Amino acid sequence: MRDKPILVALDFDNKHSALQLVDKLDPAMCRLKVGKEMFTLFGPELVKDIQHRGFDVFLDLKFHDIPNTVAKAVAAAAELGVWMVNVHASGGFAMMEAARKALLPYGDNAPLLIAVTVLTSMSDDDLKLLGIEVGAAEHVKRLAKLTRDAGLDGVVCSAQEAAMLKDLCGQHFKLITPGIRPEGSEVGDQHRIMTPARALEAGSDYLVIGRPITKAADPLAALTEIHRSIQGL
Ligand SMILES: O=c1ccn([C@@H]2O[C@H](COP(=O)(O)O)[C@@H](O)[C@H]2O)c(=O)[nH]1
Repeated sequence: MRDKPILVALDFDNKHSALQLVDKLDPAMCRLKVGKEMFTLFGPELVKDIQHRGFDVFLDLKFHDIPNTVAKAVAAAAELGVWMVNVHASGGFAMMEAARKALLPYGDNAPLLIAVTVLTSMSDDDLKLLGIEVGAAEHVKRLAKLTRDAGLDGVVCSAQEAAMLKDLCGQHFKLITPGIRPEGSEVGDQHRIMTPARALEAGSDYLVIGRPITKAADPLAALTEIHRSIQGL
């Protein structure tokens, strides 16, 4: 049976507004993602406030540093009891391996450890400007292979790459896909997008959804509608 696939991205500059939304949500329906904005503003206390309300937290801080620093940072995330934590795959094999080893003492209580491949806001042209001469899909493939070889649990990618990565890395390798846009919602700064239902059909395990829910006139109704659209998939 499929695990709860919806991860709501809580990107707010106001803790009260964020917790007002959280209090309307049901932990049986979704998990919550805390990213750079809210963690920088409100720190570990915010994560604890959310956990006390019964939600699993994906700490999306995308660590990218020397291996020793990243290893210490993911261990700190494990101490916080988060459900999932991430690093950037472009930090390299040694960095990802150090992160994985830092979680070994936590055994079954370790968070899932995943790596960001190519941000879903980026296009082939953006990669060219970085001197990367292959397209996004090809670069995602390289970084996903490196992540799998370093022993991590999965990657952040676009749902557009999900089918390819399930073939390449295996069914158990988790695919976490932001850039999810229900039909008719604003694309914003995302580039490689897909609807919730198509993303699950393509092989995504978890859908990261922020603004289509948090900026909706009725966020609970938006989440409920997305939930309905993926029932049975
Ligand atoms: O490649 C990536 C990695 C992370 N994100 C994060 O996901 C959410 C998406 O929010 P939307 O409002 O649904 O666009 C956001 O917190 C990003 O930091 C991503 O979009 N792409």
